[in-house]
Amino acid sequence: MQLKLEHIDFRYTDKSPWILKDVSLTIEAGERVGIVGPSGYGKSTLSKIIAGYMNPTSGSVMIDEKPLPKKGMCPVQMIYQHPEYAVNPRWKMKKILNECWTPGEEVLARMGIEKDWLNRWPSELSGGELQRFCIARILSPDVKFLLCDEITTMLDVITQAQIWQVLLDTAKKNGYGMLIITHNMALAEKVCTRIVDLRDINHIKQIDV
Ligand SMILES: Nc1ncnc2c1ncn2[C@@H]1O[C@H](COP(=O)(O)OP(=O)(O)OP(=O)(O)O)[C@@H](O)[C@H]1O
Repeated sequence: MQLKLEHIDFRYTDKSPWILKDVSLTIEAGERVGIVGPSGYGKSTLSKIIAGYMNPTSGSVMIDEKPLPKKGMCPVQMIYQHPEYAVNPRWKMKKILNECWTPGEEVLARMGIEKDWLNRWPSELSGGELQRFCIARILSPDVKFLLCDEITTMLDVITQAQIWQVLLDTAKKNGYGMLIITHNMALAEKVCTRIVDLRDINHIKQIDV
């Protein structure tokens, strides 16, 4: 399975500067590609386009030569930096967790999710606790590519390591391809099979900005 970005151009409005120009990138199943680059350079914008949350101004995102499906569970799933924006505040955690599939007890235990949290509202959990749910709920065998945008920045080092271990084990078991956005080079070097600097694949020229 292959996720392929071809000649992506993007700007937020007709009058705003180009953020992405002629960006092409291919991620194979089982690969873990780190995307690095300066703050404000377009990493999150690119991941939102790949996940299908925003359309590129031109260019395409294809999975095995086909556009991403518009209905049903998308095989490309994104985990955000800010879990509070990724959950429905009117749903209890149990419903949020089981929306797309039912993670097993083992996953919940390894993610450090306590049973008592399942009956709480999102506002009754810390950012780090909420993030564990956001990760556990998408570790489905139906997912093919996972986009991780600074997903453990809000966690302490021990919890970060615990969560990355679960993610990597599940990615290997299910054959996920991954795109990992991070400013943490030590993390990127540890978990990625390949690191791409966005400046090397984004063909923005001074005249475009
Ligand atoms: N909704 C938006 N409307 C207009 N401009 C935006 C919007 N979101 C982001 N931008 C701009 O697009 C550019 C790229 O932002 P983006 O969040 O993709 O960068 P990033 O590389 O992920 O940054 P960071 O490493 O700081 O998270 C920035 O100049 C930002 O100000």
